[in-house]
Amino acid sequence: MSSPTGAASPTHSLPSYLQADHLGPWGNYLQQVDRVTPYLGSLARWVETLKRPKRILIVDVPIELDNGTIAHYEGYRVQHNLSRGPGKGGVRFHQDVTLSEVMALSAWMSVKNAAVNVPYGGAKGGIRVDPKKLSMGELERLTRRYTSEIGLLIGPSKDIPAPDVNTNGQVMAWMMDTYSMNVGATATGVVTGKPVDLGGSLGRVEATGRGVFTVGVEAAKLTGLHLDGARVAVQGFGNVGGIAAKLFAEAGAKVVAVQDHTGTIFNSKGVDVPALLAHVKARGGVGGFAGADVMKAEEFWGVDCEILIPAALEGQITKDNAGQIKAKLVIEGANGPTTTEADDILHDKGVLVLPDVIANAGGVTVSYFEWVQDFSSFFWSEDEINARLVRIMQEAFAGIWQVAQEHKVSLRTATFIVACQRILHAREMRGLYP
Ligand SMILES: NC(=O)C1=CN([C@@H]2O[C@H](COP(=O)(O)OP(=O)(O)OC[C@H]3O[C@@H](n4cnc5c(N)ncnc54)[C@H](OP(=O)(O)O)[C@@H]3O)[C@@H](O)[C@H]2O)C=CC1
Ligand SMILES: O=C(O)CCC(=O)C(=O)O
Repeated sequence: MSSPTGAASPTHSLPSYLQADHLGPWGNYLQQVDRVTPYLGSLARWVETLKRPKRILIVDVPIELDNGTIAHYEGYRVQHNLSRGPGKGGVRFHQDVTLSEVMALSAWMSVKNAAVNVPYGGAKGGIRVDPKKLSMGELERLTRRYTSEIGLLIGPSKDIPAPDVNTNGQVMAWMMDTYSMNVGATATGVVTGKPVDLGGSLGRVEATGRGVFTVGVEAAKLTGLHLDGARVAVQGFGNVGGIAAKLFAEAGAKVVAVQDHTGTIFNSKGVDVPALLAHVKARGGVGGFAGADVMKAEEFWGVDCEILIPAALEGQITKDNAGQIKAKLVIEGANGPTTTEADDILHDKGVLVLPDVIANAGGVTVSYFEWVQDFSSFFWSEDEINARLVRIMQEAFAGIWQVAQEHKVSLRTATFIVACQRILHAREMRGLYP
C-alpha cells in the first residue's frame, strides 16, 4: 500500500490497542517519549520501538471461590522492551488495573532499568481484582493460576516478576513454587522479592524506600535543603511510602501528613512513624491513628511541607492540584504519579521533581542483586547490599543531574535521555533480523 504522495506506506500505523488511550498512563508515557526524542540524535530513528510494547499477553484467570462459585479475573503480562536483557518488573493486584496501565508500567520499567544500568528490559503484570475481598486461599489460587497462565512468557532468563501494589513476599513464594512445579525443578530466579528463606535478598523489602530516600538526600545536598527539620508529606503508606517515611524521620525530617484510602492525617510536629507503621500493620491503613489529626483528603496536596512523596498510584498530581503544592521537592515513589500537564505546572513554580524512573529504582536494583545471588547461590550481607544500592543510586542520579544541567531539561527528560540512549543503542547494535 502506498500513501497519496506515492511514498512508502506509513510504518507508524498503530495497532488498535495503542490507539485508544491518550489521557491515561500510556498517553502520559508517550508524551514523555516525545519530549526525549529531540535529544536522541541518530538513535531517534529507532524511537518508534519505545512506543510499542514488544509483547502483550492477556489471560483469563478462573478460580473457585470459597463459596463454590467460579470467578474469572483478567490478567496481563506486558513485555515492553527486551533489547537490554530479560523482562523485569512487578505484578500488581488492584481493582483498577487495565491493559493501558500495565503497558505504561512496563515501559517505565524499561526506562528505569536502563537508567540504573541493570541488564534488563522492561515488563510488568497485573490482575484486575480487589485482593482485599479475597480470602488467603482464594488469593493463593488466583496467584498460582495467573502464574501458570503467564508461564509462556516468564522464566529466570526470560522475564522475572516481582512485587508491586498489593503483592508481597508470600505472593512471590507462590509464584516461584508454581513456576517450579510446572518446569519440574526449583527455579528461585524466576521472581524476585521472595522471602529471604526462599532465595530472597536481604534489604529487598526496604530497597525502594531506601532508594527514594537516597535520591532525596542527594537532591537536598544539591539544592541546599536541610533534611533536619524538613517537613514531609507522603501519599501511600505501603511498602514504598512507609519505608521512605521511616528513613526521612530517622534523618531528622518531620512527617507531617500521610494519606491512604482509609484517611488523611496531619501532625505539625511530625507523626511518630514507627507507631504509625505498627498501626497500619494492625488496622490496614492510617485511618484512626491516635497520634495525628484528621484532615480532608483534598487538602493533602496543599499541605505546608518541603518534601512531597507520592507513593500510591499513577495520575495523582494533575493540573487540578499541582498549583496547590507548596513542597520544594517532589520525590516520586509511585510510578507515574504526575501527569505531563502537572509536570509543567510544577516546573513553572520552581518545584524540583525527582522522577519515578530514577527515584523508585532502588527496588529493581536490589531485585537485580537477588537474581544474581540466586544464580550463584551465594548470599550477601545486608550491609553489602545497602552499600551497593546506595552507590548505584548516587552514581545514576549524579549522571542524570549532569545531563539535566547540560541540556537545560527536567530531571525526567534527563533520565529518559540517558535511558533511551542505552535502550536504543542496544537495539541498534543487536539489529532487527533473526
Ligand atoms: N514495591 C516496590 O518495590 C515498588 C513499588 N513502586 C511503586 O510504588 C507505588 C506503591 O507501591 P507499594 O508501596 O509497593 O504498594 P503497597 O500495596 O505496599 O502500598 C500502596 C499504598 O498506596 C495506598 N493507596 C492506593 N491507592 C491510593 C489512593 N488512590 N489514594 C491514597 N492512597 C492510596 C495504599 O493504601 P490503601 O491500602 O488504603 O489503598 C497503600 O498505602 C506504586 O506506584 C508502585 O508501582 C515502584 C517501585 C518499586
Ligand atoms: O523489583 C522489580 O523487579 C520491579 C519493581 C517494580 O515493579 C517497579 O520498580 O516498579
